[in-house]
Amino acid sequence: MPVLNVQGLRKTFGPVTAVEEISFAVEAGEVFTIIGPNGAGKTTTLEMIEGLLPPDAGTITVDGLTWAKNEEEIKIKIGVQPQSGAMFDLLTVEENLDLFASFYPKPKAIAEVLEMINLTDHRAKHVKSLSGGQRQRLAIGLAMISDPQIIFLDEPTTGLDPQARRNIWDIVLKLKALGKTTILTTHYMEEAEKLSDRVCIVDQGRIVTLDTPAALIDRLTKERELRVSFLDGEAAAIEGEKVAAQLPGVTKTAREGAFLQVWSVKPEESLYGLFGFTKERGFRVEQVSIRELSLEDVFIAFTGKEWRD
Ligand SMILES: Nc1ncnc2c1ncn2[C@@H]1O[C@H](COP(=O)(O)OP(=O)(O)OP(=O)(O)O)[C@@H](O)[C@H]1O
Repeated sequence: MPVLNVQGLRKTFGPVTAVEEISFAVEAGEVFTIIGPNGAGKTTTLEMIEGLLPPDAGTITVDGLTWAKNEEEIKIKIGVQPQSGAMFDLLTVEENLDLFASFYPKPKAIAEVLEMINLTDHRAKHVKSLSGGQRQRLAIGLAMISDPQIIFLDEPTTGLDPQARRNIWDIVLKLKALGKTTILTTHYMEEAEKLSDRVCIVDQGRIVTLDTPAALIDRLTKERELRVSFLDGEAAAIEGEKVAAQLPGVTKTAREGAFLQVWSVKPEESLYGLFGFTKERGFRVEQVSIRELSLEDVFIAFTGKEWRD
């Protein structure tokens, strides 16, 4: 049985349809990520699942329970990262955790949470003096204080520098190692790709696609882009382009100076063909790479929109 089952969710605000039709099921232990452009309906979806916003239509079950019948039980099973404003700035990290722990019958040990979020050394610091990344880690700590089965993280890394983002990724991976289920939204493709078991792309209140990151990338196309730069300059690249265009599997070529791009559905074979040519002609190659598709390419293909952070 899925730990979270969402079927036919819909929510309108006056004339605005924030969520048109959203259905998915999440298995225990998964990191499930919702990505989509601004206004796609991600936060509205999460808020309905978290019991903060009543849906206009659709059903939500958490471990088989519903908000209508089992509100108190669901509240123990889920952990929601509080908005920054919900933390007490004048209390220390530890005092905030203590306070939130007092709301639950069987909270997790504070020392354990501090270790998980890597704030043991900062436990006595006031929240107002924490860095952005430390605040976000505390917010995740507050979400896990009830030792919930499912943790909701709505854009936990937005606005953080790359190192601070990686620190948050470490926490998500630790939660996964503990068997917890994480529902994540993010604006960063790299993050979705690294952390998620499955990703759903939401646009205009609907799921446009849902699968593992690898399957999404694979489903999109088998074509890969080869990049070759020639040490012998433009003349070598011009010849290289002519040869590449005739190779089996090659669908397109482009060249700028000594830099050649070749798109191929048989990338390895095309590369051997190109190396055969450079060897025969005695041309030296400066750099060769095969560009893998990223989730960003998938996003653009499915939504027709450019990705922006
Ligand atoms: N309380 C509200 N009243 C009116 N409109 C709302 C309300 N909440 C959300 N909306 C609208 O619903 C749509 C979906 O918003 P939502 O916040 O769910 O999107 P999102 O995918 O989370 O976007 P972002 O990435 O910008 O956070 C938007 O058009 C938004 O303006």
